[in-house]
Amino acid sequence: MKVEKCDIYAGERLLIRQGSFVVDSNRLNLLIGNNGVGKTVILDKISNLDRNRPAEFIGFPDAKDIIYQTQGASFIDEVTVLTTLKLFGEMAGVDLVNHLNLPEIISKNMEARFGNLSGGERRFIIIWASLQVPRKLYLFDEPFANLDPYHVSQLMKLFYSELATGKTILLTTHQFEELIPDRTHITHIAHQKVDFDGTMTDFMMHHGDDLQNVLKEIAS
Ligand SMILES: Nc1ncnc2c1ncn2[C@@H]1O[C@H](COP(=O)(O)OP(=O)(O)OP(=O)(O)O)[C@@H](O)[C@H]1O
Repeated sequence: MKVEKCDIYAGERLLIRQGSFVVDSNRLNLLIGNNGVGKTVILDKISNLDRNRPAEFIGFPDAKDIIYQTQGASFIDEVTVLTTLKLFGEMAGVDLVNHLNLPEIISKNMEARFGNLSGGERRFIIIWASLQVPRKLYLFDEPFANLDPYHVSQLMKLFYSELATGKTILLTTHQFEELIPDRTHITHIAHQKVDFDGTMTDFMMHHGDDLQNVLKEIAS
């Protein structure tokens, strides 16, 4: 899956000039850059929900083969976590309620109404359940937002372990802890262009290993 020399627009506004990048099926793909550079716009176009995926976006699956979790973690507020898992389980074709590795943050909240959970709990459950549904491509917009360090770590481990099952995952994030450089692909956007596209190992070789500071400098 790749984008080749695409001018990427939000409405009439040009966000990225002649952008090229790949989505690497063997690595965790991170789309990074400061607020407003166009990360969500790119996920929207890849998802093709509005039927507006440009021709320069090549090899991406049909919308029906993609799971796209947008920034809010919304679901049906009135139903319990148990029912939420049953509904996702039906989509996944598996019994998620009795899943062997059900994370504690889910199992301890089974009887709670989805709408009464904390923002972090809602986000974690939706992302975990989404990953159990077999699709070709998973898009997550800021999955770590509102999560405490323990659950960031849990989710990060989950993403890397799901890669091993052949899933392709692309996420936007401002969170750089616990990444595994050799197993991570970075697409960095700054100044209306794709500033870097390659493995995190290469990124660190070119720029240094303090990602947060390097990105601050590049963007300024
Ligand atoms: N339909 C649209 N028409 C015009 N401008 C838009 C449209 N959709 C998004 N934008 C603008 O495009 C820019 C990029 O938005 P986007 O949500 O992709 O940023 P982002 O990189 O995901 O930022 P963040 O890290 O804050 O989530 C923003 O300035 C936004 O206001």
